[in-house]
Amino acid sequence: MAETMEKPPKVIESKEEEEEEEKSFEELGLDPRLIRALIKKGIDKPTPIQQVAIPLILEGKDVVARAKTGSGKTFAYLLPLLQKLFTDSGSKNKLAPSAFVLVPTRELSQQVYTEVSSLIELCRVQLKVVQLTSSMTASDLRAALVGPPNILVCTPACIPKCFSADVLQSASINSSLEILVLDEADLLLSYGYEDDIKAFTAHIPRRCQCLLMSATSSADVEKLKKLILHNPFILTLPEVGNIKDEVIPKNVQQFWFGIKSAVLNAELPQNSRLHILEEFNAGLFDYLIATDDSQTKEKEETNRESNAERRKSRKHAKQKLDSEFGVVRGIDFKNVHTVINFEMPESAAGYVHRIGRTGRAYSTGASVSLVSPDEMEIFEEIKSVLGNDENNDSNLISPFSLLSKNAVESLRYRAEDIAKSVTKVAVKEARFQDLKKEILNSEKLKAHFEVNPRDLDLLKHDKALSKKPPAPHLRDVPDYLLDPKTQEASKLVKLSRAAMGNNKSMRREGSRKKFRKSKDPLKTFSAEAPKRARKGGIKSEGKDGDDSHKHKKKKSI
Ligand SMILES: Nc1ncnc2c1ncn2[C@@H]1O[C@H](COP(=O)(O)OP(=O)(O)OP(=O)(O)O)[C@@H](O)[C@H]1O
Repeated sequence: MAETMEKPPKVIESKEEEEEEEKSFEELGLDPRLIRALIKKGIDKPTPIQQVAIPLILEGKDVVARAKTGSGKTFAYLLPLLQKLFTDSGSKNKLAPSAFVLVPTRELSQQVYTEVSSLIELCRVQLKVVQLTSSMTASDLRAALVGPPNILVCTPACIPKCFSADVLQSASINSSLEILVLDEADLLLSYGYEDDIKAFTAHIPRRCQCLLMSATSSADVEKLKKLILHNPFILTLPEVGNIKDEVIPKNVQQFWFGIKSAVLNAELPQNSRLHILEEFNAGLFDYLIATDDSQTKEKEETNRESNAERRKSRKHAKQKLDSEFGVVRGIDFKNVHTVINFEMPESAAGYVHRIGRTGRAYSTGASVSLVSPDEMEIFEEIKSVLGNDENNDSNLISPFSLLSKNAVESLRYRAEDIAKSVTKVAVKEARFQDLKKEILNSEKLKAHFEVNPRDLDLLKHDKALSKKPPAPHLRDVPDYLLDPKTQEASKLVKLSRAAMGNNKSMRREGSRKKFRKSKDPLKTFSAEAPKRARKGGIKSEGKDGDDSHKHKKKKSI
């Protein structure tokens, strides 16, 4: 550590880039071998942070460098670090590496290691760099540190492992360590390395030069600065000071896309699901991402049938489907252009239900199934159940020529990046947000119900929790248990039923089953629905489609 006395920090605020007097690498005092290596890499002039940091580091100063992402901080410390090691005369007698570069992630460790190795190779100097990972065994660590190497790159978690494996000792570090770099310092503490770093500070010799590189100025950086550095030079590049300027380079154009979408899943309260459907059908958003919780039921059902039986009669299979139920099944989505099976359904029945959300009534639609190799079996089964009837185009599942292998390949990395961020915690948080939002929405619906009691009626026909009839004493709610609002709502429901002609006597006369089905909002949701007599099957549901929406933009599920 350069100086142990508490003195006010020496702050260098770099001026605006255009006012900056540009210096060359030669003028910064960089070794010609390094300059030649940089030229081979296509780098001929230093970035602003390099211009300020390189001379200070060469002079042996402790430095805190805060510069935005992509500003060249890695070379800002690596170039002077290597140059100092070129002339490190006592390196032969060392028992531990002369330089430690601590980074928050294994990926970053690999990146820094690659960069150092390449510079060493291009400079043709006898320096050795090693990279450690915390998954290495004691013998791996020992083999890596034999020599010892000049530079060690790792996460802070590797250091205590080296101590416990006795491949690094306090005395060896004390006699050898010349330069310590904390790269991406703003992340080191948030990645949980505080204890490792604190434990390590006890072994850092006083003479050791400490460098702290960071893209942001956070409380964590301040903490580390106090822990490791004494009276350092603080380099703050222009525009560093708030999150906006710290992380976003000026040369990045930023855009946003308004893809109107919503999520529908069985976890949402029934009124929220209805609300979402209502908005989708009214064309408020273009994409609906829905889970298919009918899968388990379908699986149970299909397991009961033998494959042979199912294949014997497709008609029979379809009749079976009609008695099934799920969140996706039966809902009358409007104007759906495409159904995308991101994961294949677990049965042919599920497939038919899903793709039945499009092509309703006389409208046309398409379905695209993304079939992974382990879904080929069910895909073949679906094809076999549907039959490859060449006279009936709708039963043919064709290869989708628009989705070429090249098109998929070009999006692979992007998709993988996104997939990485879909962690359990992220999903949990998103669900929580959804629920919270929808509960608020349902609060908004209160006023709507007062004006539209019919909608309240629809809501009352929620998915039945159990087919078992309620115990007789639970059939009616005694008056003393009803709060005034419930009583008021109940009156409204009765009145609206009477107005629609859907009272008890009618139900007794007509088909009870049919009435229930037509009112079941999960099976046929429509904000304006009640008069339509619906039939049970997928085809007949389609014929009932509401043509008044035909002019609307088509959407995807
Ligand atoms: N003087 C230079 N001229 C041109 N390119 C450079 C120069 N210095 C570094 N680069 C290149 O700029 C890119 C960004 O550098 P670097 O990774 O060091 O940025 P950083 O400031 O550490 O960013 P982050 O905070 O995101 O890690 C790298 O590809 C590096 O090779």
